[in-house]
Amino acid sequence: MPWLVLIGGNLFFAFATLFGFIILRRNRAINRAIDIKNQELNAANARLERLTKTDCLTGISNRRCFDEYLDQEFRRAAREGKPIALLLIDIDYFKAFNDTYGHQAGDRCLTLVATELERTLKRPADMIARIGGEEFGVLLPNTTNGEVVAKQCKAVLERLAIEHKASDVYPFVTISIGVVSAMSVANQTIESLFNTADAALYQAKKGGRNRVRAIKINGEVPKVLVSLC
Ligand SMILES: Nc1nc2c(ncn2[C@@H]2O[C@H](COP(=O)(O)OP(=O)(O)OP(=O)(O)O)[C@@H](O)[C@H]2O)c(=O)[nH]1
Repeated sequence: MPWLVLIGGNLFFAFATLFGFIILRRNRAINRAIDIKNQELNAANARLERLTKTDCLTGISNRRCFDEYLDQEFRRAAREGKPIALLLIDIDYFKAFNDTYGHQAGDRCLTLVATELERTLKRPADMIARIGGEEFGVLLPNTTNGEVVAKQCKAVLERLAIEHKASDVYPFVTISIGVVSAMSVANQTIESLFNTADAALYQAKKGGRNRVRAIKINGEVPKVLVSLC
């Protein structure tokens, strides 16, 4: 009965084609679903990554992010023989600000200062982070004179004119800034760079606050104090 074989064969072929078509569609749907899930996962990971690098009060970068960037840019400066500048910025008499206006006003002040300082930085590679309670770090890769940016930061605070009647230096919120500008990071470490900026900040505080203290480093040449303004 060849006709039976023929019909059976055709039926088999038809079912096999249909089955294959269904499987193909199903696979496509599964692949699409996997793609969507992967995209969601990547977006969630990116959000998480951003969160781990963001200071939750001010919205700018946090200490961890700053340290990673400093490490990366210090290595680059060493490798390429490029200059780098580091600023440490500290709000003056912030404890007195909190005591006078309350902790929430203190938080708002920190956020405003952070936002405005961030807007001051012009180059894409420049970075600001909140690295302590009322302390900010600014890293300026490929920059020979961080003092210029420091003065701009100080001017920004003057324009903001946030009332601070408990301040001993000025009736508005002010900042002290320690700057280290390294023409070359040869014979330096990240720690020595940081310590130099910290020493400059200490001098700015000791010198009366509301000022910039800048130190220039040039290879092996000893640190030179270049300005007190
Ligand atoms: N509102 C608020 N205050 C904070 C935060 N983090 C730290 N502070 C406060 O910042 C103040 C820092 O005080 P000090 O280290 O004594 O420094 P200062 O009063 O600014 O004095 P100088 O730096 O010497 O001018 C402390 O009172 C902290 O409680 C924060 O996230 N929010």
